[in-house]
Amino acid sequence: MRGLVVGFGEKLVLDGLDLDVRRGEILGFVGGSGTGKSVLTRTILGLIPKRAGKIEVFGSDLDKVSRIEFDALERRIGVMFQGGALFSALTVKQNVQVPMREHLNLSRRLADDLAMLKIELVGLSPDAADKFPSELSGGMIKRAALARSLALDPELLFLDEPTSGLDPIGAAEFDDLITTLQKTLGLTVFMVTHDLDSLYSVCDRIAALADKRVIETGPIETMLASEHPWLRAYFHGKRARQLSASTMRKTAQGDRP
Ligand SMILES: Nc1ncnc2c1ncn2[C@@H]1O[C@H](COP(=O)(O)OP(=O)(O)OP(=O)(O)O)[C@@H](O)[C@H]1O
Repeated sequence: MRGLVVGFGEKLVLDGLDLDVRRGEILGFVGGSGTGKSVLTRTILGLIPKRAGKIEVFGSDLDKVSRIEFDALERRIGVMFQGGALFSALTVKQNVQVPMREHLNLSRRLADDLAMLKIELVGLSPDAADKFPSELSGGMIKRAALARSLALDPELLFLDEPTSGLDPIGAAEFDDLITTLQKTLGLTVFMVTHDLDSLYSVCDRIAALADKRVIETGPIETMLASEHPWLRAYFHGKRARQLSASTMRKTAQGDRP
């Protein structure tokens, strides 16, 4: 993204935003509430129009692709929206099959087999397949939403606050799942998160949004060393102190945080 400008009415949410997401990395995207993290994700996905700037996905300028080319790019991208956004009237299996129905012309049997593979991939038991979202725990909903985002074997995965609402153990398990999937499937992951644990344990790099643009990018050490007031408050505030101290110890001992 280069020089991205997005706004609603008189109000600009993003103004001159530059950001690179590198192939094969997990990029954590942080910023205060209401700063425009979801707006950026939705703009990249073509759901919100931009006023200026350029977005390239897989080397294609989104302003220059035809509708058919855009659809082909879209098939290479998986999205897990905040809260899962599962269809409540559909079972887990049917939810996972929604993108398949939209983009592929599969026999029912093949669609069933593929959906079951995705369901197992995210650590859900096969009997979750015929359950409705209302019958699932928060952690299971997240996994079902992740299974749906993987339905078309994407190369690039957008995760919007994947661990929000999970208890610390559930969140750590979900972090491990994302890391494992990223490695085994060779995914590039763009992850909006407020979760400091995820930033420390999962992300290769972090990008921080403030003042309508990306103010800092780099590994966790860059964030910890930044003098920007929001980053100082975020990474050195009360909640961050314990984590930060333990990471410093691990880094000093040569372990990856
Ligand atoms: N469709 C819309 N119409 C008008 N304003 C919008 C629209 N969508 C988002 N906004 C505004 O854009 C700003 C950024 O919203 P966004 O949801 O991207 O924040 P966020 O960084 O994802 O916040 P959070 O961390 O709380 O989820 C907010 O002020 C929001 O009110």
